[in-house]
Amino acid sequence: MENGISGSTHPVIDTHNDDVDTRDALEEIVYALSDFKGLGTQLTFSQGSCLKVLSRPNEHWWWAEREDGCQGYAPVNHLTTLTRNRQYGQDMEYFDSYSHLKIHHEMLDDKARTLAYQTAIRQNAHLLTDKVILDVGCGTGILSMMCARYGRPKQVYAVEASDIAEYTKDVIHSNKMSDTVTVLHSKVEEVQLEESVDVIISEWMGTILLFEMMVESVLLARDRLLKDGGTLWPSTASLFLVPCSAQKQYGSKMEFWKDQYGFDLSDLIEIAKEEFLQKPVHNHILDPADCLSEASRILNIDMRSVRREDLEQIDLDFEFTVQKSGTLHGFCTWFQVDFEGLDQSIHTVYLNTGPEHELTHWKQNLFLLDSPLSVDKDDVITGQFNLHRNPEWRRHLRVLLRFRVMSSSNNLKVPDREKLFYVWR
Ligand SMILES: N=C(N)NC/C=C/[C@H]1O[C@@H](n2cnc3c(N)ncnc32)[C@H](O)[C@@H]1O
Repeated sequence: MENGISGSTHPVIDTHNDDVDTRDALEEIVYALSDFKGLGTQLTFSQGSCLKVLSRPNEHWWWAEREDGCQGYAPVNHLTTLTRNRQYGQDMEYFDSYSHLKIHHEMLDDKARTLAYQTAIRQNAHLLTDKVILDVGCGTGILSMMCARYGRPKQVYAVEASDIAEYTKDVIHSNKMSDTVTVLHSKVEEVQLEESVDVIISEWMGTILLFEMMVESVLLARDRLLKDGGTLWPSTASLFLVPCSAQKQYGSKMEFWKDQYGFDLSDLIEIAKEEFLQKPVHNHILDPADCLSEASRILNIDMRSVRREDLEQIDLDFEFTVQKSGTLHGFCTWFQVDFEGLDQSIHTVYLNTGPEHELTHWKQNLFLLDSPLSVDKDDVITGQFNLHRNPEWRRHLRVLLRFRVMSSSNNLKVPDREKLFYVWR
């Protein structure tokens, strides 16, 4: 664990080969997502600067030129082709979705979610005295009000970019908390506070943990507003993966076409795969009996030290030993977030959205294969689960799933399978 993220492999610089694919010769203008200090043949550049990509020797390092003519290797996970105003347009659409009550109703109605935050706040309440707290994306203000009710903080800044913030101001006033809780109707990226904060609390987790990439806003707030040694709640976030059967889901989308009212519609199965299987089922409720192996924690993010650029491309390895013969229809994911105590004497609070825990509004996510396959007890499934942020649609990501199946006597049963999923673009 070098930089707050474990499970990923670090890019190695490839030699700059001149016989690059002519396709790569197309020069492209990209923008730096964050500063990069280059060593040797690497190019140093600052956030927001414009680079011209001259060639793409490999998927991790491109040969680029700065506006002053300097050339060198630039790490791809620091680059985006997205211009600032196109990102602005996507944000407006995103925040508009949160200006309606439906999503807030769903989140408040999720008892496991909201009570995990309440438990973390109450267990640490005595240590919140005189603290300055920042609630990133406060929505209806529930977490900020919990901090103010159970602790005795000096100040809570409740930051909310969507128009719901105007109503949240009334909610804070009606609950007689205006002297402690200040609602700021703003993106956290643009908020100016007269003091740095002791605690950042935020409920930022999306589908597959990272969809919406709201975590990036929390990390920006951390870097800009959190005191040294300050606390982030949640303090860590993990992603879990398990191979599973999903006969009902697969049958309802694929076998469905084989016989409809006595007619054979199986010619439609190919386009059904495109339409129904290219994206994960985001509201799947995984039956533990459908798990073909123990689940594996494939990603662990330490919110204190992870860097934003580490979240551009996260390549994760996995290995599962099949515990019972059955049909492998796909893989399921869920996440866990931990709330570490403000001192060692206080137990960590966990919120796990997996099949062995209380159901949450996130449910689990099912990545269905185009063609299921049979696996036997003691087979070994090895592969990669690669999360790549969409360079254009910055809140979306793609999942590249690769795996192979070896028998217990170590011969190849299923050669490399590979499938790309969209979440959601
Ligand atoms: N857990 C998930 N997926 N979302 C729940 C929470 C999302 C809330 O956080 C707000 N939010 C998201 N990003 C920002 C930001 N950069 N600045 C201020 N407010 C923000 C949204 O408008 C929602 O009200």
